Amino acid sequence: MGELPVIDVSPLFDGRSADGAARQIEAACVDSGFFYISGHGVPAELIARMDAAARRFFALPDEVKMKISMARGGRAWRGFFPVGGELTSGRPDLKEGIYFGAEREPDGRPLSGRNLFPDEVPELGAAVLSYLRVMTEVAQGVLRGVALSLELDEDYFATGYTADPTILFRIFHYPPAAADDGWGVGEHTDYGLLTLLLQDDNAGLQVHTTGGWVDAPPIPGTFVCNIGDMLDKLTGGHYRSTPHRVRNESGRERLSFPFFFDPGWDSEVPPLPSLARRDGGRARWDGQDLRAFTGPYGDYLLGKVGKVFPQLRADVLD
Ligand SMILES: O=C(O)CCC(=O)C(=O)O
Ligand SMILES: [Fe+2]
Repeated sequence: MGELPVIDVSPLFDGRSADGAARQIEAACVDSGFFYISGHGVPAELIARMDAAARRFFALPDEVKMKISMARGGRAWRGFFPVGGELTSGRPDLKEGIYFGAEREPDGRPLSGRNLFPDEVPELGAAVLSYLRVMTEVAQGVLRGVALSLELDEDYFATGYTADPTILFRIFHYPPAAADDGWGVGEHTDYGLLTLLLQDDNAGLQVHTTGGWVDAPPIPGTFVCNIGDMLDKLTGGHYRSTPHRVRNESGRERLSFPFFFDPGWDSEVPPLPSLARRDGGRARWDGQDLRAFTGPYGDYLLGKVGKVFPQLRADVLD
């Protein structure tokens, strides 16, 4: 009770029968929408390299970090924000961080463009770009499992919603916090399809399952995987996009690395007709009715991001 499952996803990558993994993914997605993945094949060396570079960056003085501030990223929404700069649930979060995304020429749409990498830590940019490539493969593999779990063709996502995915990647640095200090990340659900979260050795993530709040501490060699609002919407609520939050009470600094793998910017994500009758009609935690949103994913994402960065929204979008 209260434990999130660990699912070995290696059959989704090595051609063995993936039925068992798909069934475990289904059970986890119906239950809490959260599980750990092992057998993902991400090199430990790459993780160590990115972790070390990120630590070097966050140890720099604020005025140096602000050289790549999000204000400089403009419409691409890239770069550094200081502690208190993001308001996940309406209040300033107790964390600082860097926003990255797919490295591409700006195409005129919000959130597209080039990353801002710090000159002072040149190895960070190289590690992040490698990590984005590797995690794209991991995410497509997990989505093969999700597709199989829904009795869809295993390439359902790769040839559709994630043929040209929206990719966001963040590195967060949480200073140590006391119990009455407020949240590192306020309660929220993720917006897209899939989040793959790498955590350092420090706990802090909590997930609101039907049994109440449970901890999702780091397990060596795994990622925490959770589904976002678009998978909830696609499945008519059969799969759950579940609220979670972070408070770093470890007494140490905590780093986390969430990778968000989302539908293409222009994709609309209507519910699958095959699941229409399975909707339990459950109300969402925040009262939002996902079915009421019928526009493209990009509009949904901008509505969410604009709320957590009100100033940036005012500068960039309005
Ligand atoms: O830092 C974490 O452990 C989780 C962060 C998170 O939930 C998010 O960025 O959406
Ligand atoms: Fe999240």
